[in-house]
Amino acid sequence: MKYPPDSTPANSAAAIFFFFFSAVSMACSGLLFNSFVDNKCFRPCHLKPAVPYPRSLSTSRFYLTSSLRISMSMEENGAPTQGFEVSRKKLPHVLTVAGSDSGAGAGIQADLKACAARGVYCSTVITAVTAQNTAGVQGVNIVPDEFVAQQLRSVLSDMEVDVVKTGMLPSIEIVKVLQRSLKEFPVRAVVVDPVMVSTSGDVLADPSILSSFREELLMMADILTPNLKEASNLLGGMRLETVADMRHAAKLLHSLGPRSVLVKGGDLPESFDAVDVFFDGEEYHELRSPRVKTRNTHGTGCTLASCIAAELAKGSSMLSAVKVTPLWLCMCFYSYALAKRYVETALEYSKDIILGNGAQGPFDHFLRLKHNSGTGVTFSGNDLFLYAVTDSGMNEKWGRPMEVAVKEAIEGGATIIQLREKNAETRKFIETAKACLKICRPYKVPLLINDRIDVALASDADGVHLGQSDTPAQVARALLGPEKAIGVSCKTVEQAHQAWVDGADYIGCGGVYPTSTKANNTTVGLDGLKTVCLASKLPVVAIGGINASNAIPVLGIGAPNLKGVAVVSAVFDRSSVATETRNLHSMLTEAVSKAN
Ligand SMILES: Nc1ncnc2c1ncn2[C@@H]1O[C@H](COP(=O)(O)OP(=O)(O)OP(=O)(O)O)[C@@H](O)[C@H]1O
Ligand SMILES: Cc1ncc(CO)c(N)n1
Ligand SMILES: [Mg+2]
Repeated sequence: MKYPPDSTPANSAAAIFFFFFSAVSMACSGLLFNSFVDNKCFRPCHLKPAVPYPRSLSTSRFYLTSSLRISMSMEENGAPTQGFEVSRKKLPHVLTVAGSDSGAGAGIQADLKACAARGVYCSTVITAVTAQNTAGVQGVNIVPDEFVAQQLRSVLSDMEVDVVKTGMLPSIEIVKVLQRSLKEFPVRAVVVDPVMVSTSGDVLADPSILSSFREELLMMADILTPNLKEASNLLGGMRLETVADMRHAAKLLHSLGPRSVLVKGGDLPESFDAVDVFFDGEEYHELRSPRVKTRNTHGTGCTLASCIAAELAKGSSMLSAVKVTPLWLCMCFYSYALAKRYVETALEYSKDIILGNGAQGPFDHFLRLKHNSGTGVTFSGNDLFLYAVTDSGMNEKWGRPMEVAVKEAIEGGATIIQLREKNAETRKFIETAKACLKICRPYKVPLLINDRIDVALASDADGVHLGQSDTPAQVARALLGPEKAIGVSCKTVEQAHQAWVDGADYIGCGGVYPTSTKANNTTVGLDGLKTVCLASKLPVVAIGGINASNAIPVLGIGAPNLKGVAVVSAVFDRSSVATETRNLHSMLTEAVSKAN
């Protein structure tokens, strides 16, 4: 086994590129998909910035702004989108040429979901329509080859495809049509999944197609991804029962023309692990993952191939530059490694889903969108009411562990906690965050991490708070996904607007009063706070030098989206955190009820 492969600088560069890109794109995954679903929510969000923000609206707004941002920067026909100043950025694009699965676990439907889940645009040329469910394939209707040709022309002549992925190609004519189309409209990479037999054992391409696959299809492939039965069929019925057999098959298949071969071992009998063999013409790589015990494996092959295509599409700007071995093959391998990890995670996440009565069910491609909804606390603007920002220096001074300080603050009435650790070592910071989360969760009080997205991700905290010189909120959103809360410190109307555009959930505005907690922090005063609040479409928390003696005028500025005050020393630089927080909480509550 050789994973990861030798770490040459080129390999490492490709690895870093792919892992970073896929982290960002995973998080973007639902944007396009969900923006259509949630469309109706957008208008109210824009028009009523001052009402409390139900999470569903703020999430929808995130989808809208993000997908608009993406589509505003899409290049189509070279024409800018109506009336907008756009930066010209191309969306990675996979075209799948495959069959439809009415049960939507495999085929075109799996390809669309896999690409969306990986943050890549997917267009579709349909070669056949199957009547299919969890029990098997009940019928196949092949699309006439001229019409497949027409679909190919429509997409390839217009939409700048990066990578073509093929699935079910049920006739020799369709293979020929594809070959001609790719000659006329070359793409950067071709992923060939030589679909012939479904895992249920149903035939999806007549055996008479084999010669056409061997002679025409295989040489188009940058990566060929047969399962065991398909590899065996392509090699004249060769027995494939062990990993050694798979290695042998990969080598023989490589000699038929594809630039790399991945023999998938999902159906390998008696294997504890799910093991695949990748061969690049010189070296073998075996990737093993624990075999997930589930009936829901329908469509793993289509999904894997689409994910590989999606990862290659993301790196497409590099492709023409690196289409020489070994870096090119390295990109294929890393794309596959990411794809395998995704399939494994999706299978694990979906293992208990029950859909259909047959032997093989579909799995859920959008696990990431739901992943955190069970455990985390969902942020709402009202959580900003009494926002406690920790300070380990003050804890040290009073001899208090962080967990104790946080618990006392919550018991006193703090409605949200921000862990602010400017000097902690990363590992210690993560440990502290995890310990504090254990305290916050039972109270359903969100815990945010100051500055550090990595710490928020590692600890599964409820979000981050970012300053103007930290990671941009737009990047943080892409990395953290739609469920986590993001706050941004803003002093100006422009910054507040940008935070909204970038997909933040709230802004922190200040310093309202001079403060000793933050060096060189300019004071915006109550007037500055009011200006920013009135311009902000997001809920606002006021911060900076606020304590029991000056908090009431802050809430009284007359901005309905000012949701609360943030405090540091007013509660943590005191002998009893609980008592100070409780006093502040009752003062604020009283002031608000008087104002209403
Ligand atoms: N139970 C499982 N647990 C983990 N990984 C699996 C499992 N089953 C398949 N895989 C992985 O999924 C990928 C697809 O392999 P598989 O051999 O199932 O393809 P396939 O037969 O073409 O799929 P399908 O026909 O269902 O679309 C491979 O990387 C394989 O290792
Ligand atoms: C349409 C279609 N393509 C591919 C497969 C392979 O899983 C399937 N079952 N159905
Ligand atoms: Mg299979």
